Amino acid sequence: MHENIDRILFTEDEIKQRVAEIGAGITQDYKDDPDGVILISVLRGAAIFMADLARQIQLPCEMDYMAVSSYGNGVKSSGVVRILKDLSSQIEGRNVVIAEDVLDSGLTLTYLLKTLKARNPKSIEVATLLRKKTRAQAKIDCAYVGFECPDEFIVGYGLDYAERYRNLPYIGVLKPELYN
Ligand SMILES: O=P(O)(O)OC[C@H]1O[C@H](OP(=O)(O)OP(=O)(O)O)[C@H](O)[C@@H]1O
Ligand SMILES: Nc1nc2[nH]cnc2c(=O)[nH]1
Ligand SMILES: [Mg+2]
Repeated sequence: MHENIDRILFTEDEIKQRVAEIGAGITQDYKDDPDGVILISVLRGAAIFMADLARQIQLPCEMDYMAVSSYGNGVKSSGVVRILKDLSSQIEGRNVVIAEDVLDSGLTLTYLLKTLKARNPKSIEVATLLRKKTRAQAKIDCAYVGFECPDEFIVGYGLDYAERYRNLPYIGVLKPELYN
């Protein structure tokens, strides 16, 4: 375990297993639709989750990326979501599945769903690896949820603190003395 990690919440094996189950669920849900799906990853955090998830989906499957950021280098949302990079594809008439790493305040997904629904996709669903148990979370319907997680700042498997720890293969909590 990395020296700055206080404890592991989800191991590499547990994540792998759960991602396979979500992929199987998506495969099942869209198997009768010849259009397949377009996975949209919310950069940067969700890139690792989407890369693993895509390989567990047995359907015609495209991948595109959108970059938004509200956390900057801190542990709190700034409250303002900014688009840093828009999609390359048109999503009108497509089955969109947004792959997110974590649903926390819900601000990012509220903004994304509103923005992407306005482009008239055939359908739009959310697959989030983690849903945090917070008191103040925007109401977001997630068709696929990997794990419920405690209301702590977590890192690993795509999730950063000041851009570090995204490459950890597990998800854990940083030692509290590292936050400033
Ligand atoms: O539900 P919310 O409170 O909006 O938080 C969730 C978002 O916060 C993180 O992104 P961040 O803004 O840190 O950008 P990053 O993915 O580049 O780290 C995370 O990857 C989610 O996209
Ligand atoms: N790294 C990280 N980013 C987040 N964005 C929203 N919540 C979190 C979190 O707990 N960890
Ligand atoms: Mg971040």
